[in-house]
Amino acid sequence: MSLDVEGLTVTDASGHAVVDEATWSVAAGGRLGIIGESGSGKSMTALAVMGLLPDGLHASGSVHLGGQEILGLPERELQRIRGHRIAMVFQEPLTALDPLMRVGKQVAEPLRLRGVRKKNQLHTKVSELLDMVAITDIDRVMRSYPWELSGGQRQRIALAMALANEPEVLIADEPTTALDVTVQAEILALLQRLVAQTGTTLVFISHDLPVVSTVADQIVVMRRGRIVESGGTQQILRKPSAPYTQTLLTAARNVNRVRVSND
Ligand SMILES: Nc1ncnc2c1ncn2[C@@H]1O[C@H](COP(=O)(O)OP(=O)(O)OP(=O)(O)O)[C@@H](O)[C@H]1O
Repeated sequence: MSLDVEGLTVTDASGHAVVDEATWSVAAGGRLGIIGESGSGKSMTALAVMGLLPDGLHASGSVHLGGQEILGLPERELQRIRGHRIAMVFQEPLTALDPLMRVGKQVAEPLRLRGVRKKNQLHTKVSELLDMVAITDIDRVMRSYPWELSGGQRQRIALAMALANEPEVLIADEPTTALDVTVQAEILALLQRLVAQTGTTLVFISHDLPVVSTVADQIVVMRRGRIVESGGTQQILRKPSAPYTQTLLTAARNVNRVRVSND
């Protein structure tokens, strides 16, 4: 499913544009990365696309999901679209998980809403989802509360819940930022494998250029609410045109974490 954002502007109560005329497109099955420093408008872009902006912020412009305008749809229709057609995972999975509900029941919830009611069917499907996100001790994890799990396991659970509805588009907002480097690499590899397997369109948000460049085939660079550059990942890594992108790239090269392929 394609996602086309055109002239997306998010204004705060004082009329200041925290996202200013953002335009980008990701084709069905494509992987778009949005990069920029803290406060550049990445999360507000994602929340505007989802119809989940905090109170006091207002979006205008256009967001087409598979050709259908979804910006400004009534909440009831948005609820049907969220989860089913477009899902989101966040930096801190605890925000998406209910602290008082065992993991197995939580992962089952979206399935129940889709009409899977039989207990053994739910159990099988939840086990399959946890297996899909490479949870090994499935029975223990199903019986656990979110706080009993590690950060990496929680992010796997959040991913399983997002994927339970087989969304056509997945928006991942800094999904690995809170994790240590080894776990971060595991979750990134998992995310890449899952979107490749399912053909899900991915929008991946991060302040970390090396991370974005491993996941995305196209990159949008944001600064202070505006897009300063966009294009193919390799093209941007080889020949960044905006001074800001050059700064990001130099910083990443200095810690030797960005590789440009020569093909
Ligand atoms: N609830 C809110 N009400 C008004 N303005 C907000 C609100 N939340 C964020 N903002 C403003 O919107 C701007 C963009 O924030 P946003 O969270 O999109 O940035 P970001 O690029 O995702 O940064 P980070 O990586 O720190 O999350 C910021 O200047 C911020 O002050």
